[in-house]
Amino acid sequence: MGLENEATVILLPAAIASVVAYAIYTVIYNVYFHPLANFPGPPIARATTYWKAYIECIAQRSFCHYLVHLHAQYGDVVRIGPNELHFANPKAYTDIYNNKNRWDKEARLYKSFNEDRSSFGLLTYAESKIRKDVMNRSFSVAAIESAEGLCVDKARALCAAFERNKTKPADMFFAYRCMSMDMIMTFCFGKPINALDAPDFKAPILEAMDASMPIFIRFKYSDLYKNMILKCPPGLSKILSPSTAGLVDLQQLLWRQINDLTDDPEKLKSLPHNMTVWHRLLDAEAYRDKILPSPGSLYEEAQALMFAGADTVGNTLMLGTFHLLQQSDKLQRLREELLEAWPDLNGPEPKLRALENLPYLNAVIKESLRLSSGVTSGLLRVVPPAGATIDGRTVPPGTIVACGSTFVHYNADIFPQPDQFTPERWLKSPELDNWLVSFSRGPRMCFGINLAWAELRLNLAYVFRKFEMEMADPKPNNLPWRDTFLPWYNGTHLLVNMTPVSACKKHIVQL
Ligand code: HEM
Repeated sequence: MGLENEATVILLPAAIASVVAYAIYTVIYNVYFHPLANFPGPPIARATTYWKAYIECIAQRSFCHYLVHLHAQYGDVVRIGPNELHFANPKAYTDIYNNKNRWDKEARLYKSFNEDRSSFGLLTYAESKIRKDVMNRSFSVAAIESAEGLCVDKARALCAAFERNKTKPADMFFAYRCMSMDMIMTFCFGKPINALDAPDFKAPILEAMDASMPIFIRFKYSDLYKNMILKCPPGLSKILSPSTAGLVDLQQLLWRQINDLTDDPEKLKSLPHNMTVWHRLLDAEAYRDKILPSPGSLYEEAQALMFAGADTVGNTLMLGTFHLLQQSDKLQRLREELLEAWPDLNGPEPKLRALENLPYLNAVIKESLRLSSGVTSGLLRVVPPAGATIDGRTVPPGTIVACGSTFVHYNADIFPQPDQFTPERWLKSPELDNWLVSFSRGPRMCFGINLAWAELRLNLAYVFRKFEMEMADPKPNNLPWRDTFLPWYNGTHLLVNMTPVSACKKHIVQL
């Protein structure tokens, strides 16, 4: 036997034995000696993170739903990983996500989106703040007010698309998303993609984003898998994963735009308006160190805005529509309020400011936000070196913690009959606003909240004022979803017959 073979015979078993010994040591440490050892939770979850990977990727459970069972079994705090706690009590939500806390985002989750260098993906408050300070002029209340015309254009385009397609039921899952995607692409990048023109609202980018949701969840647990899908050449990626080809096309479109603009900043002047994020992000003077982000970082920012702003708004509009069409009294109340604010469809359209003052419309939006919950997964944060007290428990530094928004929004003590769509609850109890956490709270809360509210108000007002709507077959009893960070609606789509209302006020009153 040669020397090399002899060395292999000795070293290989030694290496295997070391790995096995290390794994056994880690499991024993995690279960019995870890600082979280006294927190209750499933035994395997206490030992290894692979338990969560199994639940999410192999068993394909909707994790936020699964957490409901775990909390019923183990109480208000559950150890769901060697170093991770989930809290069910809404009090924990305010302890974790508030303006005083500058806690880091957790790396495994936030790096899985491949947007590490974006305002959303930067892990520390300080880094993200630098980026958001630069973009703020595009997203402030004043900026959104001055972009009202753009929002109105998109609401009108949505209504025009419903009119064009009125011979068959409209798929509301895709229709609202087409609007919100067109809005992001026009508003943020000055690059309209006219998704609303797609036949039956099935724009390839939206089908691709939908198909990518359960894939992204696996990226948390394997960098190799993530890089194989995301870093392979576009042509190959389309062959390997045809269902996400639309995403590759959009990525390339954004890349081309970024390369064009960084090669020749003069081209900024050719964009349709000067509120785009490129106008901010490519202005070196806006940065403290006067250094522009790399093209890769710009791309990741664009992708983050696209994912953050399209589905979230689309889901809220779809869910609100679904519930309104199921409850004729609430639908009627909304339509009466809209009719009062906009008596003649041939007359002036109501301004955003006027819509802000419509109590029932706002209550409908809050209830839709509550039931759709925005981001359904826990927003993982890392407890800082000083440790923390969460829901009365002392939590050691470095622990990963979260309280999912669904645990606030579906809490029956705060929202009695939480599964019911009841806009009236917001009118009766204005203090409930403290518990609407769809946009999260604290320094990492949603950056697009003003834009989102403008889109929600205008689109609900335009659609419900301009159309008589009726659910078409097959009528779903509910809209089931799986937690894939955002909710992934995997059941029957909501189809609606859209009939334009007569311009005359009397017509509706007689309904
Ligand atoms: C109904 C609509 C929306 C909902 C419910 C929503 C919800 C949220 C939530 C819960 C977060 C916190 C995420 C985290 O902590 O990891 C967030 C962050 C963010 N959202 Fe939204 N969002 C909406 C619309 C938008 C829009 C329209 C945009 C912009 C185009 C946007 C841009 C962002 C950005 C950039 C962040 C990252 C902020 C940070 O990490 O500091 N969102 N959003």
